[in-house]
Amino acid sequence: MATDSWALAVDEQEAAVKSVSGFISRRGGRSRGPGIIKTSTTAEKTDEEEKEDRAAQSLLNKLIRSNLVDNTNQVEVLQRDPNSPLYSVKSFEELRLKPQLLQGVYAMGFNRPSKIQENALPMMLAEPPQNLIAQSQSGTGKTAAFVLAMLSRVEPAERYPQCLCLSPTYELALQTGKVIEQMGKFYPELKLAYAVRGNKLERGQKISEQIVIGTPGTVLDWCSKLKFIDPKKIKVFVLDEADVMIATQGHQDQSIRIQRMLPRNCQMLLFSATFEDSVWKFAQKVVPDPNIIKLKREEETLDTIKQYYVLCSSRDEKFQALCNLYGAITIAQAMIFCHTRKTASWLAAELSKEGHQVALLSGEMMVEQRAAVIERFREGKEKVLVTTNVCARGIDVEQVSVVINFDLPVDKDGNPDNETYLHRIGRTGRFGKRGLAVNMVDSKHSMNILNRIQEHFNKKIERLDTDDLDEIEKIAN
Ligand SMILES: Nc1ncnc2c1ncn2[C@@H]1O[C@H](COP(=O)(O)OP(=O)(O)OP(=O)(O)O)[C@@H](O)[C@H]1O
Repeated sequence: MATDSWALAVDEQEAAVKSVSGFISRRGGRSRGPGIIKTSTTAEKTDEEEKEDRAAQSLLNKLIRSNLVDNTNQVEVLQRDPNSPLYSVKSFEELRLKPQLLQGVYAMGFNRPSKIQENALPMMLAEPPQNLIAQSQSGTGKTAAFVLAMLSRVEPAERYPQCLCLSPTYELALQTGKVIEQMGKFYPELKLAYAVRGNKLERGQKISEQIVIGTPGTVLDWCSKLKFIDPKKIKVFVLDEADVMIATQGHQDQSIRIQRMLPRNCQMLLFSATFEDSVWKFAQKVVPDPNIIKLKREEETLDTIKQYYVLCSSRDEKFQALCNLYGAITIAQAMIFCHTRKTASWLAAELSKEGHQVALLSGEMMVEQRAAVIERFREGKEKVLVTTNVCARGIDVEQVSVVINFDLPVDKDGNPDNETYLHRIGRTGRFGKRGLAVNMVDSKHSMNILNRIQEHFNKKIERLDTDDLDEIEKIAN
């Protein structure tokens, strides 16, 4: 029975969720139970109204990623001292890491440094220590790079905090802590303290852990009010996920106040996945005399994408058109974008009733639930993923070659959101595989949006008749 298959899909999604590690705090969780259950209050929100949660996106990417993001981008290096020769390494041995650390690196399965690591590590490990601001997209190996830097400088025999790392959230701090623990596991005497809310220590205590990782508020308290840490003894200060950091009220000031307490010769390192102006300004405030490494991002283009639109007169007609197309689009993996959570849930349920196995990614799910859904989709367990734009933003699922805009992307004023359109269906040169985009149009208004998108990119979007089987066959090939 159709409803059974939907229920089954729900059960499967829930089971997948349960299998995801449970170490992440549920404090402040946004979930209202299993992923697809919704309440009317939140379901009415448009995706534009959903708060973009950068920290959640970042965590999601970390949870679902098990390897480096393939990257052919150019690295741009700006050296503080242009007279010193550019130095990059192609192997971890060239870095002359301590043997325990090299063991740690190999135990993690790393064979050679990633592109950002090739350039950043020699700078970070140089004597005297140099400051660094580094930007490269998520998944390119930044965390591993600064963890190696901290572990190289720390003196495990000394029992006081020497390296301090700031993360924007509790969950991200835990993730980075895990990497420190894994990479440093051949230093038995090395200990790590988590300066996060809820980790209560007795007043007057001094901590003996050599590395402290935490969120800005708690770290500030530990350094100033509570004096658990002597900031004057810190040798390496890392500010991770600077772009996420500054998106949170208060974090910027707290980070700057912490930085001001550190000694002048403390090595300052800042990492960010993006480099908009605000991040850059912040970076310059907390990292004096920096070396700078940037990864150039490849441009996305619509050149290799076949774009179509389907003319309908209602939501139900759009659904019907989608069903007609279903066989053609599921030759590959497809993502279907809706404007609201409500539409996304409705569509996933309707497709399911038709007997199609689809996954739903919705903003109401907890981060771990979303990670589980994406992972299943990535593994090809579901071929179709229905989602809203906010929810899918920042998630790269490279194998998707069919995108259906069940609703066209618009900004909060109802104008075409060209950037989102490009981001949804565009391809970088690297993934220059052919792709297919189908836009559902159901009113004069949406036709107008489509025309404006067409004009903006100066690329023709062809009409597709979904009642014509020959035409459908054509697009699938
Ligand atoms: N040299 C390497 N060789 C193989 N795998 C690596 C290497 N460096 C990092 N990785 C792995 O690649 C993945 C991404 O690395 P990492 O988390 O350091 O990226 P990141 O740039 O810090 O991402 P984010 O911006 O999300 O924090 C991780 O699973 C990590 O274990």
